[in-house]
Amino acid sequence: MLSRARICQTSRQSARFIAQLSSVNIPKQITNEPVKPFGLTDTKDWDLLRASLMKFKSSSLEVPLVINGERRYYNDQTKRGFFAQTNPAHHQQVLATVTQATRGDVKDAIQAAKDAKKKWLEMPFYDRAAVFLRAADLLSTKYRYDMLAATMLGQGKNVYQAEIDCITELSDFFRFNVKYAHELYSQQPLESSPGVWNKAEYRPLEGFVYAVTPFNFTAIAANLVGAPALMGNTVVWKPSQTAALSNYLLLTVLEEAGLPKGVVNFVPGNPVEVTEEVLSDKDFAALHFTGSTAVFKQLYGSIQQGVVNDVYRDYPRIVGETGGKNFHLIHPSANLPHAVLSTIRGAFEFQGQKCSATSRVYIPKSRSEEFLKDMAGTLQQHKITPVNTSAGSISGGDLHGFMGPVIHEQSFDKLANAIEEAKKDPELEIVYGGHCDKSTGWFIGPTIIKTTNPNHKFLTTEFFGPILTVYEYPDDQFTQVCQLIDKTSVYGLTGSIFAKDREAIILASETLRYSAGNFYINDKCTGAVVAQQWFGGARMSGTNDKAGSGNILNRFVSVRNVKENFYELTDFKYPSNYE
Ligand SMILES: NC(=O)c1ccc[n+]([C@@H]2O[C@H](COP(=O)([O-])OP(=O)(O)OC[C@H]3O[C@@H](n4cnc5c(N)ncnc54)[C@H](O)[C@@H]3O)[C@@H](O)[C@H]2O)c1
Ligand SMILES: N[C@@H](CCC=O)C(=O)O
Repeated sequence: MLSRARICQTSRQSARFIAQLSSVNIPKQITNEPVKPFGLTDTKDWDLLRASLMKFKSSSLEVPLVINGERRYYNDQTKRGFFAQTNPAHHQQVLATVTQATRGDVKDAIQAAKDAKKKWLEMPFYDRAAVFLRAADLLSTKYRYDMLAATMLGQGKNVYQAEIDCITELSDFFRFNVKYAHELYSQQPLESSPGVWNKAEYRPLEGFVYAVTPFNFTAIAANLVGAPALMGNTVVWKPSQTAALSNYLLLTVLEEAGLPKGVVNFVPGNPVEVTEEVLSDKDFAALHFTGSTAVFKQLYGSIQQGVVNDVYRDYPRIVGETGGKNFHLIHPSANLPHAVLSTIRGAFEFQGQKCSATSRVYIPKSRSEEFLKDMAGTLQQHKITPVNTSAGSISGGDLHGFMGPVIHEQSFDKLANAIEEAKKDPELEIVYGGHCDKSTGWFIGPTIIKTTNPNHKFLTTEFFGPILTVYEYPDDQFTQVCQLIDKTSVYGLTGSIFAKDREAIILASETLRYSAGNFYINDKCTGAVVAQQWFGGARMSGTNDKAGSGNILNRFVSVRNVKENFYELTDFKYPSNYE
């Protein structure tokens, strides 16, 4: 432990050290983290993963609140309750008891974020950056298997889906954000007239940032918290109840990487209560949200009302990415086997619980029968049943399943009801699947539904599960079907065109310009990679600030322009003011 005198000495030394640096280069090796394949021969990886899965399955953990680095538990003589986070593949198995913040805890978290602000914003960029670079390295090495296990068990992912989320995408966000921040800071006024020096100072926002994070991607939670924090902001973080285990592990890794106390304050709890406390604070400076459109709209409205009622000092920044009703448009010229396999992945991997998941397909009449037969045949042939889930068991072949459970009972019931509704609706026909089983976990089988109504609710509503709706269009009405897709849904997140015909690709790309913030040509509409496909959609899908790009960082700074003048005036008049 360093003594107070020693700390002062150390900080004086570090100030002298800083004074010698005008700028630093960031590490050169910032590139996408490779995905570990977990193939048949990768026995060492499987063994390490099994050990981590076993660890999390064999004991229920306690997830505390973390306020100014201090742990607060539900059973420490207070009135705090807890939420039992269960394994969605085995709903009787409690993975973690998650402490629920009281209103008082939220107030403390806000205060902690305010108190930590000055030191954090004054910390040099490369020190803040080092925390995130170190965290990315810890996650992709020492904590890789624990993080995979926490995400697989808690959020119902198979190993591949967990790997591309909580390891690769997460490390990519932390590392590329450092690169983007470095680039942003180096953007400076292009001109300084003789005798003048102009500078742009990228101040963090005045106040604190509120991060409200979804269950489905540990990486998204990391970015919602990490992006503002990297830019010198302090954060109050309300995680999703059903992702609390992996999210808490993430916070502990950030702490091990050197994140100072109070920079991120973790307050799982009743979302309405936590949010009410946060949005009534004068220093609330920004919302960084990912989740459903309905919740985002509500928060957007509350913040606007707060502005009207003079609650805040600033106009809070509102950054939100929300739902989608993402399409695969298949042209008569498409390579059909490729479109089939891409659609199976897009619609059914991670049980369709990606905001980007394919949930509507437009297929020309001439190729519809072949498409549906191939879809069903492939699903059948590879036994893509939802019961044999990787998250369900850690023994034997069960780890190798393609699909797992949906997240919770509420989601199961919503999807099962939609399938029941489809069975009764004369405009809908279930052409594959429709199986639901909640006896041990929340399992919904991959389901394909055909509709005759181009405006059917199944083509407009986000179900957030493995339900795919297909509409057949006449081959000679490709232009009209592009217009139809554009108008059918309120969302604008992702979409794909499958075609060999270049003119068809151009027509689709132009007609669907605003229908998708991420538009794919001959690829599935999921799986954006940080720094490669900048992610986000407009319309009711969000503010489209593009996670995975440098754009998002702009939303968490408030630029100050500094002009310094080296000359002194000798007269107030200009040359044209002669008498
Ligand atoms: N566009 C994207 O980048 C993106 C990425 C992932 C998920 N999503 C969307 O997220 C949704 C699925 O995630 P989810 O089920 O976690 O979403 P959700 O909206 O239920 O929850 C998201 C977060 O909001 C909180 N929340 C819920 N109700 C609230 C309220 N009344 N006030 C304040 N906070 C509240 C939750 O506790 C959670 O932390 C889908 O709609 C999906 O499309 C979008
Ligand atoms: N970035 C992910 C989507 C995350 C949404 O849930 C993808 O592109 O599939």
